[in-house]
Amino acid sequence: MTDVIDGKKVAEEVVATVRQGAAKLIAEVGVTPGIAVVIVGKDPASQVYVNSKSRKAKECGFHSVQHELPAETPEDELLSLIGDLNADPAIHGILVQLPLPKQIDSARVIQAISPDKDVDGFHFVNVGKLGTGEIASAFVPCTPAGSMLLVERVRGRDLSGLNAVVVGRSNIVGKPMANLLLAANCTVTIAHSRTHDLPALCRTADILVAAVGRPEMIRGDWVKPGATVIDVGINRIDAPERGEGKTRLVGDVAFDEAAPLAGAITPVPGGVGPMTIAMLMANTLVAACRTAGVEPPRF
Ligand SMILES: NC(=O)C1=CN([C@@H]2O[C@H](COP(=O)(O)OP(=O)(O)OC[C@H]3O[C@@H](n4cnc5c(N)ncnc54)[C@H](OP(=O)(O)O)[C@@H]3O)[C@@H](O)[C@H]2O)C=CC1
Ligand SMILES: Nc1nc(=O)c2c([nH]1)NC[C@@H]1CN(c3ccc(C(=O)N[C@@H](CCC(=O)O)C(=O)O)cc3)C=[N+]21
Repeated sequence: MTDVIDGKKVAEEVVATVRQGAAKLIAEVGVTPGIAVVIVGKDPASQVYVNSKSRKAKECGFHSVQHELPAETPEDELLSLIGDLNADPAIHGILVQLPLPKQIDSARVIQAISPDKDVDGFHFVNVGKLGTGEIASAFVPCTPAGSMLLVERVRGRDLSGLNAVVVGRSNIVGKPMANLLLAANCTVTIAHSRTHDLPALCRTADILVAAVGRPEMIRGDWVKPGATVIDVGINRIDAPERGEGKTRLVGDVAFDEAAPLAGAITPVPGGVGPMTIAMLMANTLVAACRTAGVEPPRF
């Protein structure tokens, strides 16, 4: 039987550990983990994620602030807010929701966040640490970190001898995911839009990670029997069968085709998405523990 990996349940376990860790930090050293989420503009999908991040932060017992700036906010103003948050001792983690409006250079904004508060793991310092194997002191991007926890649930922590294929090479998902799989001793291939014969490459994968942003692009017959399939894609598509104007979420994998072949597979929704938010909470707790000189829990 195919194992449909319950990301919501694993995420709840992570959040429970975070909540306990936060309570201990508050009780023992009087430090409350603090997170600031910044959103520029009113993209409805972004707003949903940002609200659920703030809700989870409260659930973890964190101090949580949300900054909603108008879409036309100039870059200097955002940089100045980041400067204030960097200097604020009550804030341990800063997340600036991406993408940003076009007048703002996101690379500049990301590099302006203090690496010690970069709970998204996008700053060069954290990217460099992940790339050189200094994972214990890095912040690892939340989506790949959460995806790895799901892989570990199925395959264990040491993935020696397994072939991994990551489809997608973004800085946010594909590249850090490939680095984590490499650190766990997989033989890793990163595929992208210029890759030749993607179906054949995918069929070599014991662990197949889809982070493309194309609804149901990865078909059933691309999946090696028994493979672990991690579907990172979140695509909202029209669902006229549910009524006029209705939509639904699908991944980058054609779930119904792939599930019978896969050994284990993540659904969308309820797979990687909830893990991303849980790992953001985990990274924020770790940030707070580091500033307080307390050993953080292991995830
Ligand atoms: N679950 C979660 O928490 C999160 C989900 N996501 C979702 O994950 C998906 C990927 O996100 P992200 O990495 O930011 O996306 P990007 O658009 O930044 O990257 C997409 C990657 O897919 C590759 N690609 C595009 N088309 C093809 C194709 N036909 N064949 C092979 N490769 C292709 C691109 O290749 P090239 O580089 O050559 O252009 C690129 O490397 C999206 O659906 C996004 O919504 C993202 C973040 C968090
Ligand atoms: N700086 C930054 N960091 C991010 O981590 C970041 C970002 N910007 N921009 C946007 C993407 C996307 N992302 C998601 C998080 C949770 C779900 C999630 O919880 N999804 C639910 C469904 C939610 C729904 O119904 O819409 C699920 O898959 O079950 C999805 C997507 C984080 N991102």
